[in-house]
Amino acid sequence: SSTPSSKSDITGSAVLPPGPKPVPILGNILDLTPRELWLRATSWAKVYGDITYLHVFGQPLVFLNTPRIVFELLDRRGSLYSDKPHLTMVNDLCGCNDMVAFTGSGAQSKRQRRLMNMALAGTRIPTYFPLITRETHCFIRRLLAPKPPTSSQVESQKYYIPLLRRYAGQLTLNVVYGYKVQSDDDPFLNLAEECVDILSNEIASGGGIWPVDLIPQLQYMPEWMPGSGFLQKARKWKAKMEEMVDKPYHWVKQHVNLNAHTPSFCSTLLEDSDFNPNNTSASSEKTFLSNQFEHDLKWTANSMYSASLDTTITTLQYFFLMMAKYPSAHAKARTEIDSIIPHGTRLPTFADRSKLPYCEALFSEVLRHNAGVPMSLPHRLMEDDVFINPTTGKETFLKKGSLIFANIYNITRDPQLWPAPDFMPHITPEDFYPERHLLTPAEQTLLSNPSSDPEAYQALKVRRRERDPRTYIFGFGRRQCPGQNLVSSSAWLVMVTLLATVDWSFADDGRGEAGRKEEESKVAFENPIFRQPTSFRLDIRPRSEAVMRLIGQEENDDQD
Ligand code: HEM
Repeated sequence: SSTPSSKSDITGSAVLPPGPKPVPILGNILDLTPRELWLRATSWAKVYGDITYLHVFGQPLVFLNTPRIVFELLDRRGSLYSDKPHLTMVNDLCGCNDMVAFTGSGAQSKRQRRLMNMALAGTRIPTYFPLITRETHCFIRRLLAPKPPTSSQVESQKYYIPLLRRYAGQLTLNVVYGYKVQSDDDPFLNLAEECVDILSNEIASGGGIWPVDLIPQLQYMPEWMPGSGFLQKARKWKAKMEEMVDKPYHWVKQHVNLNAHTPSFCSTLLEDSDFNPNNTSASSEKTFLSNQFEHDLKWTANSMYSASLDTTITTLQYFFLMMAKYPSAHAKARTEIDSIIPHGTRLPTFADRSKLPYCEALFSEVLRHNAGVPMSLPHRLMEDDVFINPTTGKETFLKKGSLIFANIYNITRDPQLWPAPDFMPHITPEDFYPERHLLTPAEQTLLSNPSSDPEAYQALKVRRRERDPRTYIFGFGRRQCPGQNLVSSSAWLVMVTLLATVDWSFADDGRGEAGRKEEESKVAFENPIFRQPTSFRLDIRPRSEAVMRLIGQEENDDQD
């Protein structure tokens, strides 16, 4: 039910954006859901347009639904819209205040972003190509290896999920700490899994707002009082978070001190006197004092590690899902790869990338169809703001302290951004259709010869950027995802190598198509933050003996 902004909402002539009708005191609490909130937010977008307004106990929640409004507010007005909410439960009681995604706007956030840029800027990524390549091959070798004899049929059909977890964790543990994972049961991997699970399934369950966030005095209630269970939980979770921050960091520090380290984000910064004020080239022994630098470094390292896990896993798991659903897209991509790399001769490399346009389109479609963090992460508005709502044309007011969600999911389903091609008018943004990202022959000609029509060339460049899902799925403004360059390379290589070497389909329990359809129908999205499919069973097979030989050739890289 649409409510035009009421009189009491009006500040000067500016009105609050429209949104579903709240009830007294509670506000819109009954409109929210921890499950696939993005679907509900997208149905609101259809009614209210560019921007939707709700409140819960007076806390304003704002959903930005279209590119024009996210760019206007989160990008152009980034100085106002880059803060993070300070929530008593997650920031204070659970000790996550210094995790990058929870750090308020200001000096600390700037220092952290500068450090992350050292490791993750686009220009750094090619230095990781050998590591990414090795990890990709290790992942596929494990995927095709006989499953542990103790595992049941069901477990072994879901075994690719712990392997994906291991791949994603191992890659960033290496980049960030120079740490090599030793087994699926690695202590640092397990710790991260536990913490990410606590963050997304426990702390963020129910939308991430706890009663203590609304009434901070509750944190001082005695622990014998009924209703104080959250305090014990928070204490336990905080201890786990600190363990995850400290343990890998101490490990790398110890190895740097012994000069027994592999170069990594942490070791580079510990050794770099421009960054580490405690490290002078004159000192023979490296001593690292506990100070702001060290504090920033260990929390930033941890933030990169923890933020990379479920995002990467979600993306790759979705890729497995889509290829099981659309085997013809898999076949098409494979034909393209085979035309560049004759089957059985070698594995794909980054040097092949520009010659594989269909694979690139397929990758883009996986990212568009499943923006892994579909409501992005909330920003907090730092001052009252007034702007014109593009839908209503009215001067619109947002109050300082509002929580701002970019509705990425709605953007990825926008028919104007991703229209049906002329020759396939029935295609909608809901369809998984990689071809939508391919250039037409005329566009290809223009791109290879810009001077033939400079104006049209500029327009094409703008259109390509507008229709590139990477423009949206990594968030906006000053808090945009710092890991996007890494994952845009690492996930691409995993996908093309899988396409070239592995066959998979939904497990059919010997029942053929009916069994596969049943397995597919069980897939759901339950995580409140990531659009991560629930685990589904796959039958996974190597493409050929030749593939096994190629994958096996690098056995020495894997020190299991
Ligand atoms: C496909 C994979 C990924 C997706 C879809 C994704 C998406 C996002 C999104 C939507 C945000 C919120 C941005 C905002 O607040 O506007 C974010 C933040 C962040 N991401 Fe990613 N991400 C991915 C992979 C990674 C990786 C691999 C890393 C690290 C290596 C990483 C590190 C971070 C960090 C540290 C933040 C917090 C930034 C801040 O608040 O300043 N992400 N990501």
